[in-house]
Amino acid sequence: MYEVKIISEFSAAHHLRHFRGKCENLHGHNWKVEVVVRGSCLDESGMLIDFGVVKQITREILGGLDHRYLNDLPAFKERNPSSENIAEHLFEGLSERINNDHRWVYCVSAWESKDACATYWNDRR
Ligand SMILES: Nc1nc2c(c(=O)[nH]1)N=C([C@H](O)[C@H](O)COP(=O)(O)OP(=O)(O)OP(=O)(O)O)CN2
Ligand SMILES: [Zn+2]
Repeated sequence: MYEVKIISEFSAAHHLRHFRGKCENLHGHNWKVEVVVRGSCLDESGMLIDFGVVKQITREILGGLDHRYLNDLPAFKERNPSSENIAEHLFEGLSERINNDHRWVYCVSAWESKDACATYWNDRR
């Protein structure tokens, strides 16, 4: 098996509903996002997938979150913009564009600060 990982970033504002504490108030984070792709076959250039392709797709999806108020976005109208839900949202968008018969998005982690991170994956594959 092979694994490719890229790291990207975005900045946004949010508040957490149904949460007692400082995070129920409007505030912002500089999220760091890790995307892990796995697979068992390499292409003719010896790559599972070009880092640049994963970075570009990730940047395009993060463009929809960057410098936005996350609670206003359709993706977070019904579910809180927690790091868990952000990771799941990114996982779904990335999987649509990256997965094929030979490779798949294995997990996505959203680091809200240097010491707090949430990861989403599923075992459906
Ligand atoms: N499991 C999760 N817990 C929390 C989330 C989350 O997305 N998933 N989010 C928050 C808030 O967004 C909050 O802004 C960050 O909380 P926290 O790390 O506790 O606060 P600080 O960055 O100020 O860290 P300190 O260690 O307290 O200084 C909360 N929890
Ligand atoms: Zn927060």
